[in-house]
Amino acid sequence: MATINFGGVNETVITRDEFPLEKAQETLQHEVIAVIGYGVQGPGQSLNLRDNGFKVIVGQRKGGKSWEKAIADGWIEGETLFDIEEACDNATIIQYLLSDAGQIEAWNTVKKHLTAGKTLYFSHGFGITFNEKTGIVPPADVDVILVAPKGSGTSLRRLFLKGEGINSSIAVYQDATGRAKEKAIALGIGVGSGYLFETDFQKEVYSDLTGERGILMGALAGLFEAQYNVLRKNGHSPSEAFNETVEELTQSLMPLVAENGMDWMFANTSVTAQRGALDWKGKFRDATTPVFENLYAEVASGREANRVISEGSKTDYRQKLDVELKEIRESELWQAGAAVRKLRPKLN
Ligand SMILES: NC(=O)C1=CN([C@@H]2O[C@H](COP(=O)(O)OP(=O)(O)OC[C@H]3O[C@@H](n4cnc5c(N)ncnc54)[C@H](O)[C@@H]3O)[C@@H](O)[C@H]2O)C=CC1
Ligand SMILES: CC(=O)[C@](C)(O)C(=O)O
Ligand SMILES: [Mg+2]
Ligand SMILES: [Mg+2]
Repeated sequence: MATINFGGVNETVITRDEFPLEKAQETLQHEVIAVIGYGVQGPGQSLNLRDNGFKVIVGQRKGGKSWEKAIADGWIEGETLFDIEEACDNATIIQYLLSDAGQIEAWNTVKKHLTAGKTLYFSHGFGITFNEKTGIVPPADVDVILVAPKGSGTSLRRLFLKGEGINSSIAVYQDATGRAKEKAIALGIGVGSGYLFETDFQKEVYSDLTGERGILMGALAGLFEAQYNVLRKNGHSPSEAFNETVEELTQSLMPLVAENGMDWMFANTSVTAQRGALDWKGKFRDATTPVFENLYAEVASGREANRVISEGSKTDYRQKLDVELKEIRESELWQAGAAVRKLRPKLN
């Protein structure tokens, strides 16, 4: 473990230098890992584990898109691809990667196969933290751990194939064997994480729900719409409004932030931009702080979890989602975006 100074606060992280892949392979040499669920995280984690040389099988509901995708990715029915029940039976480590609502429904099936000494693995603190709502209460004689990649399963796989890696948080909820933490680290390295930082199940779920509803997805999408609409109302063309709202952010400015921080981005823009942006930063911070406070309170109260569970368990959830996503896709803002993307030189 390395102690790293994060802006004045020391934290321990685990990198591939201290815990190389060979050590992870050795730690898990007697384990059979079943990745349950082949949605977004399932493919990323299982394919990375397979390519990293672990014994891994996939458990997924038969029929349907995810099952077909697993076959297309080279998992073989009866050898490395099973229904959920059989995969759990064959496994010593169960990576529970169904949707958070799906985990509630399949829990009784999975629980039956959690015999003494097995490991139950999550990529989100949801099921355990909100167990009064989810009913997910593992037996006392199994290890319960978490490895939560801080990004989409799609990025987890893409970065792995490029030889890079996303960072993940890890946590131990229950240590029945005395080896829970080393298993969590080994799996974190095995699924292709760049480095691992420690948390607990509750902190993971509170921060994750806040982040995705906030800046990472919800707030960002809302701010895009607000600025785009104001520009359009004031007579700007769709291409101008889109370029000044989204395209320049993703193509020019955020890569600079990613590379070298916010001040570096500011340093590489005009005095005109810097002065104005630095003056307006505080206004946006102050205007949105109450919304973020409200968001965190809704998460911590469990009300966001209630909503995820009730909406996510509806049988027509996917159909309704498709309608909502189609509405976004077909809006003027994102149609303008489609046109702009086609005009990017490298895509031609
Ligand atoms: N999507 C992502 O990139 C990330 C997801 N996570 C966490 O990883 C876990 C898995 O998430 P996703 O990959 O997004 O899941 P997902 O929504 O893609 O669903 C995974 C699979 O669950 C199956 N499923 C759903 N309901 C079911 C049911 N009732 N019975 C049997 N199978 C069912 C579906 O067939 C699907 O293939 C969750 O805990 C999530 O919060 C964590 C980080 C990022
Ligand atoms: C990709 C990720 O980490 C999210 C946004 O938290 C999620 O998909 O739940
Ligand atoms: Mg997340
Ligand atoms: Mg999340």
